[in-house]
Amino acid sequence: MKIVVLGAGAWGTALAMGAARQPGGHSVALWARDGQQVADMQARRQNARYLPGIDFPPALSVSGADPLALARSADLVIVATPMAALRSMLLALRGCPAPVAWLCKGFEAVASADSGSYGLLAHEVCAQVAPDLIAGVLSGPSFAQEVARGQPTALVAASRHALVRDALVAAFHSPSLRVYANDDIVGVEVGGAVKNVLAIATGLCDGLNLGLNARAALITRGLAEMTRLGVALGARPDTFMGLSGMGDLVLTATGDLSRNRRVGLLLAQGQTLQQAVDSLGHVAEGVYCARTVAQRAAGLGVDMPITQAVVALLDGQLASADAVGLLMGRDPASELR
Ligand SMILES: NC(=O)c1ccc[n+]([C@@H]2O[C@H](COP(=O)([O-])OP(=O)(O)OC[C@H]3O[C@@H](n4cnc5c(N)ncnc54)[C@H](O)[C@@H]3O)[C@@H](O)[C@H]2O)c1
Ligand SMILES: O=P(O)(O)OC[C@H](O)CO
Repeated sequence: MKIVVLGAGAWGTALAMGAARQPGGHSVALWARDGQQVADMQARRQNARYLPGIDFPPALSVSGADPLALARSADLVIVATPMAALRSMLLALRGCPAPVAWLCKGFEAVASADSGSYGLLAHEVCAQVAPDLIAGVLSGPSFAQEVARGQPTALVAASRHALVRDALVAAFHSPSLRVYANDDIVGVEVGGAVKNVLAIATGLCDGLNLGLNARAALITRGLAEMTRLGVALGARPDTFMGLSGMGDLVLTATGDLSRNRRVGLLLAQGQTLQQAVDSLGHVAEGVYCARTVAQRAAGLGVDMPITQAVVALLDGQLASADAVGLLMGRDPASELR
């Protein structure tokens, strides 16, 4: 297969390397918008900024050419930018005949004056700006560094189109990377977005040394609120028991490689949000989508107390030390509702 990966951050680069190592012999073009980064990656055969020390396989080429021109000759196009750049990337890909899949996990962060809507999931953005694309998402519990090193990982390819699911499996399924298929794109995207917000909460919890009981409670009740939102948006409940729901929540909420979890840990140390974000050097999607998760939930009448506490914390309306009191002080409730 000819695979084009648009975006050379940590995750796009790791997946491009994984596909280029396939014994079947895919040819993979990794695109970056920054000409200097393109030249650097071509010279070093590494992505020194995002995955230093890991060599590119021979079947991986680096390009700064026009994305649509690259995409037109591909069998599969991967959009590997953060959520904030998805809309512009999909606009640029209008008319692309190949299957397209994005990797970003979030809701759009801001009101979009030209679209008249806000807080969209990725497939909703696609329906708005490029409805003719045959598209889907690749998600699941996966730290880029581990995939780049070929460590065992399982992902989920979600789309309403079998063509997209099949292309993602053919491109990435390998002895070190299992790719499962799911047609519930709403559920897969909600899981990938909300787990980032919940990982900020568990990072905060661990940074404040609240204990393992507290962390288990946050993860479990977080899964409940993620599921409530997903079901209200049309997802299947079972999807939240899978890789993109519980799987990614457990990984991100407990793994110190997570940027979102690290934001919570840094806030617990007394850093400001800006200091925490600046020190990462990578995108932490939960910071940008927490408010929109809360807005969409409120619009649907879905109760998401952990998300609301994270929003209050990020907005500076709640001190780290007071967040636990807010959550523990709520009225008794039934576990299943
Ligand atoms: N890193 C991971 O382990 C991982 C795993 C699964 C999913 N994801 C998701 O994948 C997405 C990308 O994450 P990442 O880790 O690669 O981010 P990153 O911070 O490592 O890199 C982001 C990349 O996107 C590029 N970019 C930003 N805006 C752009 C634009 N307008 N046009 C083109 N390129 C642009 C940046 O230059 C950078 O190369 C996020 O939504 C993240 O949640 C990341
Ligand atoms: O580093 P994070 O918090 O963006 O998480 C990375 C991946 O989404 C984990 O699956």
